[in-house]
Amino acid sequence: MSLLSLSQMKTSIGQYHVLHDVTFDVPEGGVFVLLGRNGAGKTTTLRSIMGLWKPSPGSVRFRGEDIAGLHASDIARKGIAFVPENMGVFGGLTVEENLVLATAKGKFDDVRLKRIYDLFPALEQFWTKQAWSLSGGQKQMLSVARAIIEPRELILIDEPTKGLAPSIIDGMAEAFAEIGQSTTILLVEQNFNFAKRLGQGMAVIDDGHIAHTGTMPDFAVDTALQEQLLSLSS
Ligand SMILES: Nc1ncnc2c1ncn2[C@@H]1O[C@H](COP(=O)(O)OP(=O)(O)OP(=O)(O)O)[C@@H](O)[C@H]1O
Repeated sequence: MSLLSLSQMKTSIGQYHVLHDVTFDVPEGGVFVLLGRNGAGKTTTLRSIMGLWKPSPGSVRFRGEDIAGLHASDIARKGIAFVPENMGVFGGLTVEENLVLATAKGKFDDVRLKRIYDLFPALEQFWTKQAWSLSGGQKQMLSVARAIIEPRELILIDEPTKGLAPSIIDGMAEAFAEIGQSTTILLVEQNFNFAKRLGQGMAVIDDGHIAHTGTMPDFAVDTALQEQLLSLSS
């Protein structure tokens, strides 16, 4: 059984029908990548899974249970976390306070905290700094750390490399590969070079429809399909 299974998910925002038919399965473990041009519906797909938009009709099954229509906090309690494109960190709070707020009981599990320090040493270094003073890459690390400070089964991550320097992106790729060994990641990306290093399974969304699903190794060598679906030319 897939960890997450979307079937004919449709989402309207106000009067606009944004998602027309989103159908794909995310297997358990590793990194699954959702690609698509600007405005194709990637963020709307993640927000619909998380319950931040209400998909209707269609189903969103998580471990076989239909979670479509549940409140976002109930979906989070089932083990799904969302790392939004704007990162969602609290600028006026320190790194430590941002992480405390992301815990269920207001305190850390030492093993998880140590893992976060190992993945993102800058967060230990800037532990008492307010988040607004961090670089873009460090804010992104904090945003991902907030998602994994509690045990999660699935993390939805929206365009984590946007605006980051190549050296930071390399570190982020290593961190995601390591996180993907114990937690499933559904990653939305525009940076195809980053995505193709990480993804095992993948899907392409185009104008609110899933236009392609397959494996990343196959898609990575199919330049004609990349050009057709993403307007990428090699
Ligand atoms: N709050 C909103 N109100 C109206 N339309 C919206 C809203 N949010 C998104 N849309 C529209 O829905 C479509 C899909 O947007 P979405 O943000 O999901 O695309 P995306 O693939 O994530 O794009 P990008 O890569 O640019 O972030 C776009 O046409 C967008 O204009």
